Amino acid sequence: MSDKLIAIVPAAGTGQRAQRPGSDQPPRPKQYRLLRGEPMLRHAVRALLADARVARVLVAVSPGDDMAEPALAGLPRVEVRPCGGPTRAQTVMAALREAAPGPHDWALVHDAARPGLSAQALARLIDTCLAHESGGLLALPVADTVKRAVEADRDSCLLTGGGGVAQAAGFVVQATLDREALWAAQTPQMFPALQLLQALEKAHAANRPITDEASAMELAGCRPRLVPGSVRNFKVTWPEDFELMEKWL
Ligand SMILES: Nc1ccn([C@@H]2O[C@H](COP(=O)(O)OP(=O)(O)OP(=O)(O)O)[C@@H](O)[C@H]2O)c(=O)n1
Ligand SMILES: C[C@](O)(CO)[C@H](O)COP(=O)(O)O
Repeated sequence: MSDKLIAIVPAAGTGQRAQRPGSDQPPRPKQYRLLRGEPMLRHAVRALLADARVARVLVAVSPGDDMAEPALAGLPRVEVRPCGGPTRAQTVMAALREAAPGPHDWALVHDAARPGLSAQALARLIDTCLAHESGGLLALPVADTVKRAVEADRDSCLLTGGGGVAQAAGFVVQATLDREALWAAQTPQMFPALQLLQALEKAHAANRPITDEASAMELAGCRPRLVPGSVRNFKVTWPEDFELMEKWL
């Protein structure tokens, strides 16, 4: 492959949802919590390095972050950049600018919070995108029945055997969605680097909420290819996810 494949790892989040309510532990960002004795970020970066086609890995952290360098010590082809922004999309945008890609380079964006990426799933994505010369992402067909929720209010009552009992708080079902065509997006997501940067900049300028690279490319008129990911590549998000991920690793 003559054109470079540059991996970008957004690692500037604070992991709010991963904190246990009322926990007396210091709020260390989740990407630095240890799994099998190593920071989650190190697992995620090593997973990318497993494919020799990945030329460099740019890890985008918050300005002033002093945990990334020690967490990644000794790993080859890794550069830490303190260019993290207020949202994931802004972090990725800044990292792409720092990478200064050439016109034919590809970007492979992977969450620091997905340390369970396998070499097989990574190779599947890279092979598919290169073979079709089109962008794509790992994803899984949705397995559960999917509900659209609305906030419960005084009008939404839950009928019990004993009569009507008002459900004062929380959420209620507004509708059940057809899951036939639904896939849950994972990372890595792989796109021509300059096209991705342009798409993210355009979405940002238009104030569109962007939670993954594919959605920016979709807004730009692209149809990213869905490549089967794996259950083990889930995003560590909630307090109980750490224990589960540690078992997989
Ligand atoms: N401003 C941000 C926000 C998120 N991320 C990164 O994007 C990935 C996926 O985001 P998520 O799992 O939502 O992480 P957090 O934003 O840290 O979590 P939370 O939303 O629970 O605070 C993580 O690797 C996270 O570090 C980032 O680089 N910059
Ligand atoms: C990119 C992503 O991991 C795909 O599922 C996800 O969209 C990130 O979203 P988050 O809300 O920032 O965790």
